[in-house]
Amino acid sequence: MKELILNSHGKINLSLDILYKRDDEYHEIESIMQEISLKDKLTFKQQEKGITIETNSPQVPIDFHNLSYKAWEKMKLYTGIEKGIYINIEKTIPVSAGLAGGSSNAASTIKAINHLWELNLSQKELMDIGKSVGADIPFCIMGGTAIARGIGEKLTSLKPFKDVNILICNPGIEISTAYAYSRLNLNSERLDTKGLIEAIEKGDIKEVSNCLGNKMEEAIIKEYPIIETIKKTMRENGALSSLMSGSGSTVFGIFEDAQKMLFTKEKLLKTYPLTYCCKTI
Ligand SMILES: C[C@](O)(CO)[C@H](O)COP(=O)(O)OP(=O)(O)OC[C@H]1O[C@@H](n2ccc(N)nc2=O)[C@H](O)[C@@H]1O
Ligand SMILES: Nc1ncnc2c1ncn2[C@@H]1O[C@H](COP(=O)(O)OP(=O)(O)OP(=O)(O)O)[C@@H](O)[C@H]1O
Repeated sequence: MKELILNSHGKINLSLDILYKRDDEYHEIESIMQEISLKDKLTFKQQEKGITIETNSPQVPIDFHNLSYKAWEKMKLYTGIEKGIYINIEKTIPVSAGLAGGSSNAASTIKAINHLWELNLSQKELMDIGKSVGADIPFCIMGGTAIARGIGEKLTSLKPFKDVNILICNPGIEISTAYAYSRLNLNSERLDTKGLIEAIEKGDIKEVSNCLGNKMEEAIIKEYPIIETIKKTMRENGALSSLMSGSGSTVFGIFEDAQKMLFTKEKLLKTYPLTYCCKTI
């Protein structure tokens, strides 16, 4: 039986603008999404029938609630093929953290099934199947740096913003995405997404840092002020800027100076075990 090992990377939202609530209850967004090197390791094996999920994380469901399970079901539905799969999820990306960890695992599952079942589906087909499981999954299939519109599925690649030092700190608070969307203030000003794209095109890390923004942040920080405390710690220790990623509760900081990032990591680790240095990829 064939086996495949895939790295399943997280994402951060360099910007997350939310425009309005649609009739289908989803929100129209404009977000610059960035793949990061923080990753889970997924091992896939062919199996006769059914799905078996194993994981080292007690927070990750191993039944139909797992996004990889849903991805497998959608792949069967799309292709009409009734084959099984074994998946081992070695989790590092914090769960319910705004880093698309589950979405990324589902994206890897879709890619792995395409390979193991020798389906030869196009990237567009894989992204369409991904969208039917969750809004962040098409980006996780595509990766890199991209602007996402619609509910997050309309993607345009941007100039790569690679090898930038990113410090990730999760305070251990799980925030559901639906809850974060329900707390929004939709009347606030639009973010400067155009400015951010120009800064990315120039590869100007300082200007990128000046243009970061997340419409979900204010309401979530009101409930969890610890997020502001972490943002401040990062800035006071050399981050060019810091922001909550997606629906939270993870905070990321952009560092030009790798030494300052390492120092800040050690400082934050004393209180927050889920603190990691990584890079944009
Ligand atoms: C916050 C972000 O991570 C930013 O990248 C995404 O918008 C969330 O994407 P996701 O976790 O893949 O979201 P889904 O699993 O598709 O949806 C979970 C819930 O979030 C809300 N949701 C999600 C995406 C979106 N554009 N509008 C929404 O209102 C809906 O209530 C939905 O029921
Ligand atoms: N493979 C998986 N890994 C992590 N969580 C999963 C997985 N499958 C299902 N889940 C469930 O999905 C929910 C969200 O998990 P996830 O870690 O993807 O959140 P997130 O990082 O906030 O995602 P996003 O940024 O896409 O909103 C959790 O309730 C978790 O139990």
